[in-house]
Amino acid sequence: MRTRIKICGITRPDDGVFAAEAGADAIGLVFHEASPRAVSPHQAAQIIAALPPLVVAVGLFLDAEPQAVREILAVVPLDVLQFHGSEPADYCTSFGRRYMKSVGMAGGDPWAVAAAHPRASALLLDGHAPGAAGGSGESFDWGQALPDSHRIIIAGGLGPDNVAEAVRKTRPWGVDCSSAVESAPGIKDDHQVAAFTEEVYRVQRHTGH
Ligand SMILES: O=C(O)c1ccccc1NCC(=O)[C@H](O)[C@H](O)COP(=O)(O)O
Repeated sequence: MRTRIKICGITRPDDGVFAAEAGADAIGLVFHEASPRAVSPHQAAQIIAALPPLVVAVGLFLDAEPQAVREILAVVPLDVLQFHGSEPADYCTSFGRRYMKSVGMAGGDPWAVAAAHPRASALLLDGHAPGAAGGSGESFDWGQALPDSHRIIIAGGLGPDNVAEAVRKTRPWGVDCSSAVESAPGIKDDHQVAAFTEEVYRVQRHTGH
């Protein structure tokens, strides 16, 4: 099985295209206004329009009002939604899109989140505290047991220097990174993005995962 790659917190069309051409399967667009990586619906639509086909656009939300999510979906062709707050399953499924539920592993319980979200397409395990914003650059203990009921995406503090270790220890379905491949919040560094994707493909060649 191949480890899927998501590069999160894209704010510029060129960064999205670069990530895709470097081998990312998905890019993340943050719609949490307080984030330094927040994009407007117009920006997000421009980023998606520039992407090559077969690359997934993921929209990130943190306890957003349902109407705000619907207004964004009306103008931004997001493929998948990623929820970072305490959104219940009924809320997450109400938008008629596939979704991923984030788990803040600094105190959060991935087993409880898995049980509460049986229809989530994946769980994204992130290093931050439950309810806190992502993109914190904090990782968690990759040695701990993880639920096997869902596809698992490892996030939080991943970069070119440590993603191989995270993949070897957790054998995830996917990996996600943001702040370690930036030159400034929201500004992706091409060299770091390429180093990250190359490292994931390298560990795959060595381990088959
Ligand atoms: O990036 C943000 O600022 C953000 C704000 C609110 C909710 C989620 C947010 N980001 C999520 C991500 O970028 C990733 O899914 C994940 O947290 C990895 O981030 P990092 O630790 O920086 O690699």
